[in-house]
Amino acid sequence: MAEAIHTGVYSEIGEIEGVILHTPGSEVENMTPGNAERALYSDILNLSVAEEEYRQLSQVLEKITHTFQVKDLLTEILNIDEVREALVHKICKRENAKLLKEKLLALKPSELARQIIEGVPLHKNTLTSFLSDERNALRPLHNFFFTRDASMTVYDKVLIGKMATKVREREALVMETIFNHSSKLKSNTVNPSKSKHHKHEISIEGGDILVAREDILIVGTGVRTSTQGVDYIIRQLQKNKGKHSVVVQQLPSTPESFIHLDMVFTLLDRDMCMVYDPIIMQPNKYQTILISIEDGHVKNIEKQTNLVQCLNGLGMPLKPLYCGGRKDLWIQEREQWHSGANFFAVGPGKVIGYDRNVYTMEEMNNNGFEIIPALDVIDNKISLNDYEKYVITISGSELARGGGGARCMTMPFKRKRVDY
Ligand SMILES: NC(=[NH2+])NCCC[C@H](N)C(=O)O
Repeated sequence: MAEAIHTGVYSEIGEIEGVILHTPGSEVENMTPGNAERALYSDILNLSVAEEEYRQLSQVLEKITHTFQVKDLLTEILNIDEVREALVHKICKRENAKLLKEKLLALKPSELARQIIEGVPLHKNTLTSFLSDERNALRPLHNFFFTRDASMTVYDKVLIGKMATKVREREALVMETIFNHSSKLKSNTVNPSKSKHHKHEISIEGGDILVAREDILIVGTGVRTSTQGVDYIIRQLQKNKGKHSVVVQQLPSTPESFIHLDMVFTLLDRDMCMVYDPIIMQPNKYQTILISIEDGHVKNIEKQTNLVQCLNGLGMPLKPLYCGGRKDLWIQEREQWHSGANFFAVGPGKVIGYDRNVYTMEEMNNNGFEIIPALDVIDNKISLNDYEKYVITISGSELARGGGGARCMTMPFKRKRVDY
């Protein structure tokens, strides 16, 4: 058996050494226009198109790094009797489905994994269930292909998400169980659900957490990550010796394309970042706050001009590239809406993003990034080693309707350290 991989992520851009993915299944179609919002989607998706698009992402990543699928990791641990018992028990208890327990436990691990992800149909054997619009005894995990959010590798720990909405809670439980039991990964998990303070007010989702450098963490706060969630993270960092900076960026609550920080800001290279100008650079009411931690104490909390200037002050000078280009606010808005700012770095200056955001791509190209279509990589038409700086472009007309891009769809668990 291959040895377990020790997880560790110390930057957003270090060369990628492992990533967790989830290929979308029937759970992304199992909704109607009327209840798509409850599933946290802005539109309904077509699975066959989404699958094709997703394949571009997964096949590119398979060429570049070690990839694991959630369903495979889950199936593996469901073979362990105690793990299966405990997970099914927790799910059924939390989701008011105790009657399902015996049936689920009788399933073979791969089928159980599938049902945990895709949901379990409601048996219409009572008048109440017959008359109800609800179709599921266990709801499908519509958003699981955004593996970024339910768990996050932050330095030497894996932080378990404390999801802001109930529809995503099971994802975090599954990821915690995977990280605690998989024979393929070795990691220490930290779970904010066990916090002694403000347990109910804490919410933390991975789209808001960016590991900028070994000593700098950037955190977005808004509808998904609460201020109590940020305070929880600060308390964790206070356990370490030395200096650490946490840069907090407030986010608007609407529209839904601003749910996470990674929808308006991502890191691209040692010296470049992608910004959505109106929120990140322009003067506005959403504050940037720097929290300095030293040897276990919060030494200082102060307001900053903006995120880019703050990072500059911390010795991380970054040139901002503009989502949607520099000229037209409407184009910026349109491309941000379709996850134009949401890049996933596979190494410094090597990123993946949606091809549909053409003005953003032009901006990248003007700043030295070669634009490489995913299919050219998959079909071996080009060799990535020939390029210093690139953006691999994937199709994303359906995927983007789910509300996220390449960064949201990837959960890196190991990266090489960056030399600056
Ligand atoms: N890291 C991200 N930006 N993830 C996007 C998640 C989108 C998903 N529909 C949700 O609302 O939860």
